[in-house]
Amino acid sequence: MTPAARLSAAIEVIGTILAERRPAADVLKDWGRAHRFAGSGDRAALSSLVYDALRRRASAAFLMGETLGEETPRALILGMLRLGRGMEADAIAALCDGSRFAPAPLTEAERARLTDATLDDAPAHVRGDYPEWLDAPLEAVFGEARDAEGAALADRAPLDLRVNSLKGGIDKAQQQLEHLSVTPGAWSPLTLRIALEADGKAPPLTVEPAYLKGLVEIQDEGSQIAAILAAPPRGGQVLDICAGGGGKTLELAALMDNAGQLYAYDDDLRRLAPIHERIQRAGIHNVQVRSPKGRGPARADVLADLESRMDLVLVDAPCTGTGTWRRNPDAKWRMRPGALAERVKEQAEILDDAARFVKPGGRLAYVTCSLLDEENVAQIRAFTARHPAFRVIPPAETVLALGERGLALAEAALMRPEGILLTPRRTGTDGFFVAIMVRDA
Ligand SMILES: C[S@@+](CC[C@H](N)C(=O)[O-])C[C@H]1O[C@@H](n2cnc3c(N)ncnc32)[C@H](O)[C@@H]1O
Repeated sequence: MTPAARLSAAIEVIGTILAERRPAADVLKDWGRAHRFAGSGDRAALSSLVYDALRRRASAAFLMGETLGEETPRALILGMLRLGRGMEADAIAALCDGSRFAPAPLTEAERARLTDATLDDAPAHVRGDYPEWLDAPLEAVFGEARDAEGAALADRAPLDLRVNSLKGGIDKAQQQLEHLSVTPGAWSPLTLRIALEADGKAPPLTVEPAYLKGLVEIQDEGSQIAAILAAPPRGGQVLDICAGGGGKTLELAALMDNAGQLYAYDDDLRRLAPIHERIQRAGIHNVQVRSPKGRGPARADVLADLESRMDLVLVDAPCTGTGTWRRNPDAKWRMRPGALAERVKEQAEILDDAARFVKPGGRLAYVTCSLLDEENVAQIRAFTARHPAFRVIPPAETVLALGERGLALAEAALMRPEGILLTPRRTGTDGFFVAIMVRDA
């Protein structure tokens, strides 16, 4: 496919996403099935055009003089080429020349917008490329900086790896992955970062020997920091109660040096499923997976024997995922206020349940990949009000789990009395909130 034909395909795919309100990944998959002649380079270029346009949906529509919600897919692509890829009007016109498979030539109005329009007078939610209804919640967290925080969330995310210290050190991993131009992370001593290729594609890491042998795992540096700040004690008893596919479980196990006992639970058996294979690959021996049994009120309490016994309980809570918009650019436009209210309710219930496992003097770590106060600081305030035996460990102390780098992290992150907020703009990571509480003895 020519670059111009890829643009036409991207306009078609975005049209379907907007008209049918379907996830971008599904529509791209359907397009691939219907266009078997397209090679892997075409598919990668197409998906990066589509995702880049969705990242900048509000600003691209504004630049082209259209209203969000009624915008055309063509405007999103043209606006994105200007704003996201820095292309001048002439270069865009050269692609849109009306020839076979190419988009129609630019109208005079389009050319004028691409040449003269700016975002200077745009409202914050347009400059920050997020849904208008989230303007007030984001203002409550970031104030005047909410547009800049939003803009950083509209960028592409790098691919971060965590070196599994049970299999080797960062030097060994860096050596084995030298051909991928890996660089050390800024905060975690075990992060390696891979910059994306120009088309936004990440190299196929899962075929690398270092990955297959469990020396590295894919995990955003923000997520890695969260587990480090939770500081699982070596030889201790730890419960990871929202373990999902085990991203943080594997890290906690390595931080515990394969000693003590780590219990991994998730109430969704399907999400938990990959954990078994990942534990094997990582060479971990101190994890006991507790799978849920039964449904609804008949569900067995498979964690009952752990009550009041844990040195640390990690609640990596289900959340709106607003901190991961770089990786899920279409999810941000599909998010609805009802979903926020639902997550807040779930989080409170999980925290209340998690509290019973913490032993006197033990700690409760609460983590979300959300930026919103409702899910973060407000959740912690409400929890400590309901459970006076728990108090927050000051975040300035929590960061010391990272040693000297923790002091720099405290400068970069948004420090609130209840916890620490990492964001792409501040820490170059996905957005993560981490609060650590201790149960009075
Ligand atoms: C943010 S994800 C966990 C990600 C995982 N810890 C990781 O690092 O890869 C949140 C998880 O909470 C689980 N969850 C939701 N409600 C739960 C509950 N009441 N008890 C336990 N897990 C729950 C979800 O199934 C989901 O896997």
